[in-house]
Amino acid sequence: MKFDVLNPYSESIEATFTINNQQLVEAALTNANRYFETAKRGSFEQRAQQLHAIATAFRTNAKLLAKTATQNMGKLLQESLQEANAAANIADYYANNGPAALVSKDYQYLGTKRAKLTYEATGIVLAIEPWNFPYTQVMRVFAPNFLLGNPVLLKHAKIVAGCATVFEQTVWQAGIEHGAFQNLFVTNEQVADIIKDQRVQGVALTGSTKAGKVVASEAAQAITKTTLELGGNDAFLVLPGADIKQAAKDAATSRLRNSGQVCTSAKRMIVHQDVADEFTAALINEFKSRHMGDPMAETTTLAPLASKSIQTTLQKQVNLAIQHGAKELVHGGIDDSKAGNFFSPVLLTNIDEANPIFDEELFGPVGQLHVVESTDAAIKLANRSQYGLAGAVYAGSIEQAQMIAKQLETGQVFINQPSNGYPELPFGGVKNSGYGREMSDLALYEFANQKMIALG
Ligand SMILES: NC(=O)c1ccc[n+]([C@@H]2O[C@H](COP(=O)([O-])OP(=O)(O)OC[C@H]3O[C@@H](n4cnc5c(N)ncnc54)[C@H](O)[C@@H]3O)[C@@H](O)[C@H]2O)c1
Ligand SMILES: O=CCCC(=O)O
Repeated sequence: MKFDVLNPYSESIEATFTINNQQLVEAALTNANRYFETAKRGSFEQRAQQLHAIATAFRTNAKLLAKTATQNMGKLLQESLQEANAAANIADYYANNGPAALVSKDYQYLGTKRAKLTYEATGIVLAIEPWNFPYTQVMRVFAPNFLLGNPVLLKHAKIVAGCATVFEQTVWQAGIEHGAFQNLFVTNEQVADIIKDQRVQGVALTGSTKAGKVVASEAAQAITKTTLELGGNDAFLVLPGADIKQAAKDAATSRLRNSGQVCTSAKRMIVHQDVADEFTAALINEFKSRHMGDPMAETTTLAPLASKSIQTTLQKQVNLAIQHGAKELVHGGIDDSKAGNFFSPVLLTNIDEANPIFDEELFGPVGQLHVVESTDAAIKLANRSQYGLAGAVYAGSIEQAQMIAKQLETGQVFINQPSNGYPELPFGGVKNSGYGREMSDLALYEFANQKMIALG
């Protein structure tokens, strides 16, 4: 079975790929398991050196990686280049910090007896990844698991099949045993069979809540651990005392980067009435200032969406919101006279709880603006969501912002700055945004065997 990758700007076929047959899938599982057995005799320090080599290979191949991402899913070339380098930084972070985080811990029992807790590999980890950050999403799972000794099999989104191939080539180019990382082009049914295989001991999924529910229940049948990094409807709170111009600039950057296709972007701007006029005017200006065009060109500031179906779904959501009383502060959407999956920014307001899109994730350059009469109302509205991924609080004092951050039902809060992923910081959510943590030391423990050895 073959499938095409379409260029979101030119709409032409970029490349054609073939779904792997069962023999290839079995060969990949066998290779990965062989790597798992040999890695048990290796050390974290040796693999840290290999991770540095992987980081170097990503920097060397940055232009190829970037071009492929832009051709596959449409993001601006400069964003693609940043992402290739960010993937290298994640590999370096685990090379530099992983071995210390995996040092065994001492315990005492029965008074004077000693025991220790060691961190060991558990087996193959299947990474099921989305198209929006085709390299960093994969590296977030691969780097900590590689350090631990867990082989990783990648099942990427079809849209970015080219990126999956270049990622694999780049890892292998660094001289890494092929069993440590292999890309598979497989259907959802094949994924279900892979999850059943007892050699697979972990499944890390980043994607929609819908996919998370299916994959987590498949993994539950095999008693296989999962981490789920799912959707978000992040709130961006703006309160009196904050730098309002900066807040508006950051809100727009957060909402529109990667053409709005970011799980943790500021999707709901919740603004105190005392600063609403100033914030709204500045935000409208920001939304109107983006320039759509060829994502390869330096002058373009808003790229096409990754696929036709994402574009159509988003327009349907905007139309539905308007039918149910939402008002457009910035009018945009699909321009049928233009080729490519373009969608000009839309800023919506007057969205009440009865509106069907009130708590839907809008995965594209569409913002929601809510004006509230108090800080408590802002917190309450922020928490009225099925999601709990990240959020931002802009306030006059750090103490006030921290008090608000403590009350937000999310896995991450950023104070006076837009949300972002950093290798050093834990990344993940609560509620329907999933569970488990990527990045930081925490990612190292997700699929580790935390083995207790009683020394007597
Ligand atoms: N929390 C995070 O870290 C994070 C990061 C990026 C994207 N996301 C979320 O991802 C979504 C957008 O990405 P998407 O459209 O690619 O999501 P998606 O759920 O459609 O697909 C994600 C991945 O899961 C696979 N998949 C989907 N259903 C599956 C099934 N039944 N069995 C096996 N595999 C399956 C897809 O092929 C793809 O590889 C948004 O909701 C976004 O918020 C979350
Ligand atoms: O889409 C999710 C990833 C966001 C990020 O890496 O900043």
